[in-house]
Amino acid sequence: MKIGIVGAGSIGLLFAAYMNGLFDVTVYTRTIGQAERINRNGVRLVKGAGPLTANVRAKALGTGPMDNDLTIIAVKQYQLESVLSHLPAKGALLFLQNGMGHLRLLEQLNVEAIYVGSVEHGALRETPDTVSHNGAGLTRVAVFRGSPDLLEKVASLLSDTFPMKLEPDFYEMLAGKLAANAVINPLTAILGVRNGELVENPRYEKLLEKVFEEAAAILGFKDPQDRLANVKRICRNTSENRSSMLKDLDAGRPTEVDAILGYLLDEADDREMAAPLLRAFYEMIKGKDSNGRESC
Ligand SMILES: NC(=O)C1=CN([C@@H]2O[C@H](COP(=O)(O)OP(=O)(O)OC[C@H]3O[C@@H](n4cnc5c(N)ncnc54)[C@H](OP(=O)(O)O)[C@@H]3O)[C@@H](O)[C@H]2O)C=CC1
Ligand SMILES: CC(C)(CO)C(=O)C(=O)O
Repeated sequence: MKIGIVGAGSIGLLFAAYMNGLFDVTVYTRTIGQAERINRNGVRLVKGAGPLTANVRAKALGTGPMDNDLTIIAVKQYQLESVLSHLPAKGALLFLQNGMGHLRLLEQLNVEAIYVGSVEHGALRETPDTVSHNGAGLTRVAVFRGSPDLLEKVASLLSDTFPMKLEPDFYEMLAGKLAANAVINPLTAILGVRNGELVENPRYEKLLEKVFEEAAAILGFKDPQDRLANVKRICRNTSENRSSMLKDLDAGRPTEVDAILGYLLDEADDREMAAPLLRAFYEMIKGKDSNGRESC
């Protein structure tokens, strides 16, 4: 089965390294230089047992036709618009972005099968061809549109070392991950800590619970205790990881705060709900994001 992966960052390289061998994988990069480097060296995966090299094929996006059974889109939420026009009309698409802001974009796509996923791994691209797997978790996937057949096939072929779990309801699945990112990402980014510290430090844990309460109320969770337990489990599973928001701020890159807290605050506004902690963290992240130069 042919798999395309658009975006050779932390998650794109992680998926490429684990899926290569089981599938015929092509990675689509932003630059020709990165594609040449991957074609020369493969993708180096660094994890507990020592590094492994996967001989993955790479091409720069937009430099030729894409002919894959499944194309996985692993760019940041705010980069999606730059790749949409290059995506094939044939074959299925799987979007792995955090947050829920991208759902309105997916509705406009003229593709038969669209899947969404929620990644509970921690990964960091160390160099253009090397990725560290800092926290092993699970990838949850669900159908957004079309038949689940292909997704079921892919999930069944992936081994226990890189499990993929098919969930029945995409909204419920993404809402669960959104709650996790709404809590873990801004707290770790502002406190400057690893994910694990949020549950290792009792004061941070209390703050995590308060922020979670606001997100859970906006998302209307019927099982908030189970959802909170899941957020804490993600903190423990990715304990050594620095969240993507913390890494983005450190690297001076834009964050996905609009897709995560911005989305929740819009929902809160629509329903006239107060969310003072989420609003405070949103302003703090926006203030650090581009040094607050963006207009309010
Ligand atoms: N990293 C993590 O641990 C986790 C990340 N996620 C989510 O996964 C998604 C991807 O995150 P992550 O991998 O960390 O992000 P990265 O910034 O590491 O990777 C994004 C990649 O997309 C590439 N890209 C951007 N625009 C284009 C384009 N037009 N054409 C081709 N490639 C493009 C970038 O290229 P270039 O480098 O050349 O700019 C970069 O390699 C995000 O939504 C994130 O929230 C979810 C769970 C964990
Ligand atoms: C799973 C987690 C919290 C891993 O850090 C993540 O999604 C992120 O960093 O954006």
